[in-house]
Amino acid sequence: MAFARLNGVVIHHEVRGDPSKPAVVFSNSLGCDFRIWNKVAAELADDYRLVLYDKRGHGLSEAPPQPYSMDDHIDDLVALLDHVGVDRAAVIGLSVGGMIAQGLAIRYPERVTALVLCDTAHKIGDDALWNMRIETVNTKGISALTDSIMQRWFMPEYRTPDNPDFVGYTAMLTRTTTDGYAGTSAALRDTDYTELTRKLKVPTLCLGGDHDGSTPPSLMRELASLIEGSEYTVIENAGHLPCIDQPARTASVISDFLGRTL
Ligand SMILES: O=C(O)CC1=CCC(=O)O1
Repeated sequence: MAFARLNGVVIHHEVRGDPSKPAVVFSNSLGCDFRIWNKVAAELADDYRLVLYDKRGHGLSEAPPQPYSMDDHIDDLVALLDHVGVDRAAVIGLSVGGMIAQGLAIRYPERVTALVLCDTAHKIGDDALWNMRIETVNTKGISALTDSIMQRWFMPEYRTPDNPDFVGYTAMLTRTTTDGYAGTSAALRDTDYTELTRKLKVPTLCLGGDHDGSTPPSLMRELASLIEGSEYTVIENAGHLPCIDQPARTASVISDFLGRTL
């Protein structure tokens, strides 16, 4: 656990594993912090140097006033890689984290060895969707959105109060700052990587849950079709966060790809 002020914002991060091994950095989804990766990271820790972090407004990182841009999130990640002394890394990004990963590879191709794009897209949602979320979280709080978000994140059998994990991950979402949630929603609203992602020339694995209610398989397939030579794997019995509901399978698919690629 470490903190650094980067671009004027204190960013919570952690570096694990052997510094001589290839670097892998994880970027998280909206309303989540880096603990979503803990089970997957444990499976990769022997083979890679792992960098995990909470993006601005999330987890233990500071929350500057909204709105944020996707470039703000990318600049934070570049500053973090500089801070921990990583020149080049494979980037594993989930949802908005997958857009941060695409943006990093677009702006700094020399710093990205591979992409793992999980439950994400080149464009997620539209202005109306994100403006509704920004307005709701600013006027009523994140709790007004929680049920609908959970329906997109998790399958029905997972979403029961008897499931301690479900209760815990709900708390992760509801404890996200208003500025972090609304600020990052503005970044999502304002980003469309369709044309820029087409130009990527980096080994890429796309993966996503078969029951993902936010970035469904049809959208993931569209993303994969934009990136020349990319692979696409569907994680069965998983929602929007396969690193949580199918961690072993997710880690195995990622480990196989990184082992062949790095
Ligand atoms: O909240 C959702 O619908 C899921 C999501 C979209 C972008 C992101 O990072 O998470």
